[in-house]
Amino acid sequence: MTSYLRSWLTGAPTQATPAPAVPTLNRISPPASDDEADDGDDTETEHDDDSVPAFPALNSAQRASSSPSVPRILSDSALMPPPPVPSLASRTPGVAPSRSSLSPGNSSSLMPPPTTTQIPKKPSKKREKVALAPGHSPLDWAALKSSGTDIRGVDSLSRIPPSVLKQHRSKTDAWTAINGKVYNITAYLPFHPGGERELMRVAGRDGTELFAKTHAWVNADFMLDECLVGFFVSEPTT
Ligand code: HEM
Repeated sequence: MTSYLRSWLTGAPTQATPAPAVPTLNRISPPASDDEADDGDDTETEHDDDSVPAFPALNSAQRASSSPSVPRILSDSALMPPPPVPSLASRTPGVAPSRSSLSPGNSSSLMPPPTTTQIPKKPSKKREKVALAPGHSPLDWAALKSSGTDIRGVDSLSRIPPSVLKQHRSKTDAWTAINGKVYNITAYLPFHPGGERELMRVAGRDGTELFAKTHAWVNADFMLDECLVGFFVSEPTT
């Protein structure tokens, strides 16, 4: 194979020169001028030149006559001036630069708007993560609700004023009012992801405000539908 290639490159007959044990590489130069015939040699040149030739050619007649139909090729700097260099040295990451620190030329620079450079405030109070006892996951609560077990503790719904609600504020008998509905939350206590202690803060009273402040996105209506005992009403006048 090697001898065949060598003979093909040099034009010598295949049989005439026996192949040496170690093949040698011949570096073949590209043709010196365009006049030279292309011999179909696929030898790779040392540098691949992928640059696109200028059109019209740089030495073309069109370009020389600078005819108006041929656009003049502008240099990069003639096309668009470079943006002003931001003064990075005086910048503090995350802090918006004051208007006065911006030079007039910088007012339309690539600087982000000041509103996006504000460091987000951390929530003032950390939400406590509570480890729920085994068998008390949200799924377990859903299963208990749909099991038919009586977690309501009453036979019928009634109108419940604050004085009645107040009587149900122990861990074994806890009611709360949320958005006008009164729920028996006793069974839910060990299932509450925020912990029993937090949930007990609304026992025996209207918990609407605290509930909304803590997690307005939680659907209490759905979570406690099987715990509904009545509707929160104002104290009847005697
Ligand atoms: C009475 C009705 C309540 C229901 C049905 C309820 C339900 C829930 C639910 C479903 C979650 C999980 C929310 C989530 O992961 O995004 C949760 C979390 C929490 N709840 Fe409640 N909640 C109630 C009342 C309260 C009250 C009165 C407090 C305390 C003031 C409270 C404090 C918390 C806290 C701190 C968490 C966060 C737990 C965590 O991030 O893991 N909840 N609650």
